[in-house]
Amino acid sequence: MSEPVGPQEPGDAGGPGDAEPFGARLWAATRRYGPLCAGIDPHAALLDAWGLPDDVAGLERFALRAVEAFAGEVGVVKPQSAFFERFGAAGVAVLERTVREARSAGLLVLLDVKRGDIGSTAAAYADAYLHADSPLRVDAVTVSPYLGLGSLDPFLQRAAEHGGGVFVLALTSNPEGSQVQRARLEGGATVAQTMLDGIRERNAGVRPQGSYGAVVGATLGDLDADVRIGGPLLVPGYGAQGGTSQDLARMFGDVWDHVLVASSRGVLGRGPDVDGLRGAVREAREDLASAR
Ligand SMILES: O=c1ccn([C@@H]2O[C@H](COP(=O)(O)O)[C@@H](O)[C@H]2O)c(=O)[nH]1
Repeated sequence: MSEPVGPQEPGDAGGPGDAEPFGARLWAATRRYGPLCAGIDPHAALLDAWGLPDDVAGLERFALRAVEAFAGEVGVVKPQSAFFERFGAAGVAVLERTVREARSAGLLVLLDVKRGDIGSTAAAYADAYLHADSPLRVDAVTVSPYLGLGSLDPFLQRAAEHGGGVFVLALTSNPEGSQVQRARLEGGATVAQTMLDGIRERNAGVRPQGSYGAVVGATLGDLDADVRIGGPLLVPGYGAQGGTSQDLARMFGDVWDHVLVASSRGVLGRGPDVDGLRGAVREAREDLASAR
């Protein structure tokens, strides 16, 4: 496998082969571009709205147009793996190309894939997404701690070895999540708080922030949790799911520097024109800056 190329120019958001840890690269990217992370979610309805067929060719045109529009406007993109996987191997090939193009354009790629399994299988998933030699190597992934936080150690290890990041689902933006995440363990702490505390321990002492993050939704109303984990917080639910910049300011004011606000449909709905997509990104960026 050929050596991947580095960032396009000094100060670019990142890219393959970066020696710096993910947490530091993300910190630099959000200082430069702000906290907005643009989702790449090729929903069938969005393909239709963009005048594209609901097939692999439509998928590819959609994803590459999104990369073109977002490069230089945001520091991070978040492709949603499910929308690529639904086209089988050809869809995954489009995902690989999308990731490659995005990273070559200086974007950090956070793949929303929500993986998790017993340790030995988790290690294979970690290799697939975080090993520098993998065709699907990204900068960071989302993972599910439902098999226990310790089951995610192979992801954390690969991330540490290859400059990657890992975002653990803690308090998700969907209403059903509270059934598990707000449940209380023997000592009285919620499941979510236990995950957040475990992530904080694993980030201890790393500045400006660790490479291990948590997913905490913008739609939760009251957080009722200590989200000071010394690492990044991926915050979905802004825009299409109803979370507002005021909600974000109220919930994350103390940890704003660590926040990465994801928006997919809220931005993508303004395509297919590159100018329309960039306009949506700029509006969201200003909205977030004004609410801070
Ligand atoms: O708690 C979570 C975790 C992940 N997501 C994902 O984020 C995007 C949100 O899309 P919008 O169009 O901005 O609503 C999507 O890929 C989800 O799978 C989430 O929403 N909540």
